[in-house]
Amino acid sequence: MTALPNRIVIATRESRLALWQAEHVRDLLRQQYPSCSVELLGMTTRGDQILDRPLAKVGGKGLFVKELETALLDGSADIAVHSMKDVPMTLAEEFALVAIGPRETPLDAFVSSRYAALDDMPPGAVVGTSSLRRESQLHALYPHLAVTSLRGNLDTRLRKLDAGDYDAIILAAAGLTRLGLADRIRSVLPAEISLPAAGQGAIGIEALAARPEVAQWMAPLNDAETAACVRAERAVSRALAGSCEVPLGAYATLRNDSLWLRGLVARPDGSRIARAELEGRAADAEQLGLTVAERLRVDGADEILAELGQ
Ligand SMILES: NCc1[nH]cc(CCC(=O)O)c1CC(=O)O
Repeated sequence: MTALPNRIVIATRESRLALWQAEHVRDLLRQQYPSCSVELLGMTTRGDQILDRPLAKVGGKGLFVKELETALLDGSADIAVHSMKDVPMTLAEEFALVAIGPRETPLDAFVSSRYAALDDMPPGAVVGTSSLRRESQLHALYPHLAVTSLRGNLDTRLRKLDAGDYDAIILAAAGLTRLGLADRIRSVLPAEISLPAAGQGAIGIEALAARPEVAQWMAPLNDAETAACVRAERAVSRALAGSCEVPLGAYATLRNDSLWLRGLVARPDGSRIARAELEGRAADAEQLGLTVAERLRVDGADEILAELGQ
């Protein structure tokens, strides 16, 4: 049996959302291991520093995890806490995802002081979003709206909205809810309107693969149902070389033991969207993801990805 931990250091980014999530994991670990000292190590990542360009143009998701992984390697931290959405689909072999916590609302949210919903927006109204996935789905269903880029952490994005730079913005409902800002959500976008990103709304814990004791310490924080859904979603994304650079959505839900997985790959301008879905056993999550990816390819994802220069 693995000895109980004496001390756990959590590497985290320093945005308000990242800190909330790391503090949440810290509090759960303190409850789980009352005699253990659990502390945060805050770090700034390149993803937090580069704010003037869309993520897709500066190297994607890896930007948010590299510095945290360095802290794991040099021993200054034992675990790193991430939004699963920001974790690259393939980790270097030194690292492992050791727990995925219960999911908050996985859907996207419509935030505006002028309009209650996308359907209320007049032609030419400006919607801000930082993701090609949201942008392409908006173009497809609301071609009369103007979609423009929006970067920065949650507070920055809300400030830009309040300054009048946009008529509305689209954000993950989970981040707003965690920060106590759920009252800013005017409407939640159903998956049929905006299929979420793989892992959206879930918190993941990463550790060194060479420290299995850390994985055992984290096991009580794992939520098996969320983990199965996120595994299926990430398999879709991985099979299609998914990252922020590709407009790709993947969303799984569980009913009893049955996992329903939906995926899409879109042309950034929304003029073409490949879709696929499948229902199967939760135990086959990875395989379901691979099959949905295969069906997406048949439905046109291959051509879209080729256009994107993948
Ligand atoms: N890419 C940034 C990011 N990473 C995770 C979240 C929200 C929280 C989550 O999905 O768990 C956000 C903000 C957003 O997309 O609005």
